[in-house]
Amino acid sequence: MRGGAERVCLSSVHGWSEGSVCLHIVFPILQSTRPRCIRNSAISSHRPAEFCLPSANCKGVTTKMVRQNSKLLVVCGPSGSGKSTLLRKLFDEYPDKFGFSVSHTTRSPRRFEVDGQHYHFTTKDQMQAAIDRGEFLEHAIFSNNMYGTSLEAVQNVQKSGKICVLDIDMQGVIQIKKVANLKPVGVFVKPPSIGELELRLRRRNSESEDNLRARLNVAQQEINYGETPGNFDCIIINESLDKAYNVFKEFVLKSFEIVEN
Ligand SMILES: Nc1ncnc2c1ncn2[C@@H]1O[C@H](COP(=O)(O)OP(=O)(O)OP(=O)(O)O)[C@@H](O)[C@H]1O
Repeated sequence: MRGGAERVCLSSVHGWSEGSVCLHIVFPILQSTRPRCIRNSAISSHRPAEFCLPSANCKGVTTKMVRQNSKLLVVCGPSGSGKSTLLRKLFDEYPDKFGFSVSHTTRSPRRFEVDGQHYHFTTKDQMQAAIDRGEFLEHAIFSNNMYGTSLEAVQNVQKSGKICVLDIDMQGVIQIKKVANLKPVGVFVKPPSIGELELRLRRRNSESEDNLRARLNVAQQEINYGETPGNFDCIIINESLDKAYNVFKEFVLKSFEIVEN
């Protein structure tokens, strides 16, 4: 769903254009394949509670507490690992439970894009001033344009009673984790291997060769981050899609105390 030029987002995903390179503001040395959007969060108080999912595919849940009352789900993983695919299935199955926040960008709107719906379109000066005032949970520069997720955008989703879902890259996660009192439930989606990741990206046929290589080049680094104890609450190894989705769904439902219909 996301990642290609002019690809339409599930909601608000940071822009992406062929041949561009994303440099993150906070960690400019690390190249990101593209800024990903965070969606949804709940800034309510989080009562810690032990949570352990007895699944071979879900690792890491015992390494930290999973918070009750959280309404923010952060999903991260290398490009092509299957984040969009898993989230699409989750949104399809629970349309009234989850929502994406609307990101800000300084790039120009495309023909079909509606301000406030696809993105909040803004200027560099305005966005930088808002960042300086601490209004953004995460932000990045991509292809000379700024992208970011504001706290307000996340809160708007939460106010609608939905769990906000953020699909973000490693740099975004690093920023989010620094936000006080914002204790998201974090899921890392891991491909079975780098070789399989490359196959899936090639099959998706959404990237130029340069883009594809850029994504693969950072994949191992992202996996290392994802596997570092304490960085995520759950690691989903996306080998069989059905199995991965079942683990993902079970973990998310339990984490957010969602009762199946
Ligand atoms: N378990 C799976 N087995 C085989 N193919 C899969 C599996 N999961 C996802 N795919 C396919 O792999 C490709 C990449 O998946 P997807 O677009 O969901 O990745 P992504 O992590 O969201 O990537 P990006 O960050 O670039 O948006 C898609 O073509 C998808 O259909």
